[in-house]
Amino acid sequence: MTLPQVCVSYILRRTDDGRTQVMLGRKKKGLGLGNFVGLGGKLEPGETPVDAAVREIHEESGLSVRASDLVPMGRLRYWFPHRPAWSQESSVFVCSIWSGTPKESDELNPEWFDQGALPLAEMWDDAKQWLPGVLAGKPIFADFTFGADLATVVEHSAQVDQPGRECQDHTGPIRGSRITSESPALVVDHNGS
Ligand SMILES: CNc1ncnc2c1ncn2[C@@H]1O[C@H](COP(=O)(O)OP(=O)(O)OP(=O)(O)O)[C@@H](O)[C@H]1O
Repeated sequence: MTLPQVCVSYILRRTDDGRTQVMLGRKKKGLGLGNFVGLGGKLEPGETPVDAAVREIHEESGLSVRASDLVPMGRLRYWFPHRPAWSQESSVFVCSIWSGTPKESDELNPEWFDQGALPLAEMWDDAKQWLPGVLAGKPIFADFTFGADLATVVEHSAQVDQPGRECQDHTGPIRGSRITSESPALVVDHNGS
């Protein structure tokens, strides 16, 4: 079954005192209203996940990123047997090289959170199982099934940690990007604030 394709990106910065922070925002509309989420959304026709991530980052936060600076960190599939239209497949990226000044959008108001103080209780239920790992540089390929309340994960696949696994979309490899155990997720080098 081909699921609707979405992307999510986690923008990183390093504070002057050496803490790593991630940009999240409370979703103002649509699926996951009120949850803190990364920047992302649906792929438009003909877009690759990377193309969509560049566009969504700009639309939702005002920041500019280069496709080549997005680090692919894996693929998540969300299954909603009680609301099949919500099931989707999400390509996950982190990005520590970006430019611009974050600004509020229709979708969310960007905020910075310390990597060690994520608002996991106010995020989608699955995030606690993979987001800290992804921000620490650990790729994720996993499936999460939500229950009748449409909010609680009732089943998930064992986390598959496969360094070197090619990250593919339905039309082919993402610009040849390859996840390695040395994915530079935390190489923070940006010129924004
Ligand atoms: C179910 N558990 C979940 N856990 C973590 N993150 C989740 C998620 N479910 C959706 N997401 C994220 O939400 C965005 C799509 O949301 P979705 O409402 O489909 O799209 P959105 O309305 O933003 O799309 P447009 O910007 O209009 O294209 C996209 O980043 C996606 O990764």
